[in-house]
Amino acid sequence: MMVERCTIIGVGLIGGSLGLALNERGLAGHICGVDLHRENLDMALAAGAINEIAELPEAVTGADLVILAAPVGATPPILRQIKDYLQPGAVITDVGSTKQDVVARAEEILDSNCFVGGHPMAGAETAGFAGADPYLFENAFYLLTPTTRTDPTALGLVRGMVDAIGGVVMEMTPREHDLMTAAISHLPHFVAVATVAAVAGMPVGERAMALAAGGFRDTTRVAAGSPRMWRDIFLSNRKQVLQALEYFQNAVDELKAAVYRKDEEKLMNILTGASATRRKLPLRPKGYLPCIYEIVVTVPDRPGIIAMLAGLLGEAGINISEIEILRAREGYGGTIRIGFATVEEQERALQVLRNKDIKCRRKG
Ligand SMILES: NC(=O)c1ccc[n+]([C@@H]2O[C@H](COP(=O)([O-])OP(=O)(O)OC[C@H]3O[C@@H](n4cnc5c(N)ncnc54)[C@H](O)[C@@H]3O)[C@@H](O)[C@H]2O)c1
Ligand SMILES: O=C(O)C(=O)C[C@]1(C(=O)O)C=C[C@@H](O)C=C1
Repeated sequence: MMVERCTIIGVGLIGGSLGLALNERGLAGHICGVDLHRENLDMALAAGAINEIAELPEAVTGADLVILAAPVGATPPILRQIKDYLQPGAVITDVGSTKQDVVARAEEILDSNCFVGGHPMAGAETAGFAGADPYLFENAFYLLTPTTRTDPTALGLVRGMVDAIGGVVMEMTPREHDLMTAAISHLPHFVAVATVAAVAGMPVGERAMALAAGGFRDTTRVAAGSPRMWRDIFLSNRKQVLQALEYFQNAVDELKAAVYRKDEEKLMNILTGASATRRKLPLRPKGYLPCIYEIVVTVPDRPGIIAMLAGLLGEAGINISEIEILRAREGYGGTIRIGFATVEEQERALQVLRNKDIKCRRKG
């Protein structure tokens, strides 16, 4: 066990997933959950993510570890509420998507060195406990942003927690964090929201959206995320988001000019550059996590097909690391991508499926 008592404030997607991950591995003796929404707390209690429903500020009394998992704008008021109820030596961490503002306010409000800024680089567009998943953090980067003030023992405890739930710790300053997440998370969210708004505002928008294939869906998935969470992120990381948007604006202007001028060469250069960069994006962060060896299987689209594939591979002792339905067309075939941790499993999977006359090929 890592801690006797833990309090999670905000038992939504991330707080709930942490509760499940900690309890499933027996890392906390007792977890208290706090939330504004009773249904989240009831679901979390029923699922075993928390052991008790409690209220602020008493919920933090006696806690060794307090995890703040509400939207970033709610963090300073919560810290002010709990400050005088924390026991000496208690470690406070958060999971917020922005760090400079949050860490500075936390150190100021708590006036201590026990706060460790954290941010798991894993999530989803679903808000609330309903989407919580104990394995959400497995193999995901978990960013920690200690400052010169941070107590090494507090940092060690949070590092240990991340490690124990399968995350990959990466330390950086709050400033580096905000610059990088503005680029890799906040800008994409901004663009997704703007794309949805632009299409919805077109006269053909509604009818066009009914036709959406992968293009619109893939580029806008995150726009379905929690408005409250994203409002707080944009305002908390305002300066870096606006900076990232300058780069975006330049890229849009350049691409637009090439289309406007019918500049074939320029267009090809921009498209070729983006295509090559996007293709280089590792499926898995290299050096930390196993590569995925994939196959693509084409099968009739009918009930039970995935169970059949999983059964054949399972019987042969082959472990599926990832599975994704790429295309499913009623009455036609479906295309399924299956990932394995080793090249041997990939090869054996191809053999097993081909022996059953199932169409499959190596991917990449
Ligand atoms: N969703 C993601 O992909 C993701 C990923 C990494 C980090 N984060 C960060 O994690 C935090 C939580 O996000 P989430 O996705 O779990 O959102 P969520 O909406 O699923 O959960 C947040 C929970 O906090 C509760 N809450 C709000 N104000 C509160 C308060 N004052 N006291 C107690 N509870 C309160 C809400 O009722 C809600 O249940 C945010 O700071 C977000 O930036 C989100
Ligand atoms: O929706 C997802 O898949 C996410 O991982 C969400 C995502 C992201 O932009 O990558 C969104 C905000 C968080 O702070 C971290 C992760």
